[in-house]
Amino acid sequence: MAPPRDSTDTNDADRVREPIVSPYMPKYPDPMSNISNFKIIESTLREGEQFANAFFSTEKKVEIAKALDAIGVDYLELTSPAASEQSFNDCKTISNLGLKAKILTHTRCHMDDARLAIETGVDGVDVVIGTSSYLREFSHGKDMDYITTKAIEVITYIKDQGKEVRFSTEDSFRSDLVDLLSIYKAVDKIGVHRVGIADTVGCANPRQVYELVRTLRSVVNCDIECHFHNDTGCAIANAYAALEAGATHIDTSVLGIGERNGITPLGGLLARMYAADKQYVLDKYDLKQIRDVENIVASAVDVTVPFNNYITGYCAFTHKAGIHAKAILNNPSTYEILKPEDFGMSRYVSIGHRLTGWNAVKNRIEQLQLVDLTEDDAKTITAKIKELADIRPLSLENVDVLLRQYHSAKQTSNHLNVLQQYVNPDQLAV
Ligand SMILES: CC(=O)SCCNC(=O)CCNC(=O)[C@H](O)C(C)(C)COP(=O)(O)OP(=O)(O)OC[C@H]1O[C@@H](n2cnc3c(N)ncnc32)[C@H](O)[C@@H]1OP(=O)(O)O
Ligand SMILES: O=C(O)CCC(=O)C(=O)O
Ligand SMILES: [Zn+2]
Repeated sequence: MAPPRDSTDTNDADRVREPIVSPYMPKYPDPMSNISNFKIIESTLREGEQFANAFFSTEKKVEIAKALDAIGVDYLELTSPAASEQSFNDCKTISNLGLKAKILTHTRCHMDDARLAIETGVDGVDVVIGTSSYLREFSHGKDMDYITTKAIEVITYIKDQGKEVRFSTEDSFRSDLVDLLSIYKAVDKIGVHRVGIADTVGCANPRQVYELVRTLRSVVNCDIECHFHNDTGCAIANAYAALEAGATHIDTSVLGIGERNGITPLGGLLARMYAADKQYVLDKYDLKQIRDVENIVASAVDVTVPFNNYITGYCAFTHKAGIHAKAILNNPSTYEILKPEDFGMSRYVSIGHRLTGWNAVKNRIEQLQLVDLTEDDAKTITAKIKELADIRPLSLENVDVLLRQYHSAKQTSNHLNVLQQYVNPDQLAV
């Protein structure tokens, strides 16, 4: 989406160097935490296909898979091959692309599904089954003994085929803790590669996530994957809490698309992790590709990128109020935790409105190289901008007309009269 029209790009205005040591790292390092050592399981092509508007052709899936691979995500998770013939073939096609990311498919805890998954040639299988009383009663109707026996059978089979296998409990946060720990212990004992915790209904909060993952971390040796729905707005915070507690893998989708209002968004998670350990994120992921993949997915599912989206929302790097603008122009770190250039984005300072200040206007004067205008001139013009912007906001072009008119009138000492002529922003048309 285009940046706001009344803005000035100030990316070259960074005047103060960043401190070498990041102030955003946790103060006391926790050896169990994986904030600086996590993997992303990108599920746009599985969870994302469960988004209301999603229909991905094979070509679109390939395009999305390649774009995600270019970012450097560790895994791509694909829709179950049991879903349809095309889903089966798409698993095969994407497995054969030779991507750097490992390819997973996602299946029920069922031998028929496991056999189909192996036939597709994927690198691994994410197996899931509901363990809450809701799902045991109203979804599959199986008790914990049956689930445990079936899980062991399915995991053993997939492992015997030389594939990576993960076992996850659906609706983990509404499952009985003893049931959960017992089944995770049982599958860990037979060498499952990862266990998964899923907040299927988006009911968990970061503190609950931290406690469950920490407890699980002390019970199993294998990796721990976490999957968070966003129904109550905690999907990114929960992912972060999970990593702090010792989870190793986080599920994401582009723009967070998925069942209902979706899951942890890839861009939002990367923003959060960049704020926690910038170097790890910069070394591992190509953040400048985020915008491209979001645009591909947004157009494929017929939505626009939200105005306030992490990183790529059209105002994500726009600064407006005069107090902010002055400080940002002196040092962008004053009001930015993310550096726009690290994400291939630009910073804007918006000046054509009544919240503007003379420092921001002076900066525009410098950009336009109106060299003989003084600070007093900047203050006088700022007062005029505020007066006009009380009628309606001005575009950057409107402001520039005012600045240039004032500047040329100053050569003949007529500048104050020029300002008085303007009583309405419409007179500043280009
Ligand atoms: C929380 C999540 O997002 S989990 C992932 C969700 N993903 C999907 O559902 C993939 C797309 N799904 C589909 O294409 C279909 O639902 C299929 C092919 C998987 C199954 O289709 P159908 O056989 O027609 O069954 P239907 O969808 O009506 O019901 C689900 C069946 O799976 C069983 N089931 C549900 N969850 C599980 C599970 N985790 N493990 C084993 N069996 C399960 C149910 O008992 C039910 O079986 P039934 O034939 O005895 O009724
Ligand atoms: O397989 C998993 O861990 C998660 C499945 C899922 O999409 C969910 O429970 O919301
Ligand atoms: Zn889900």
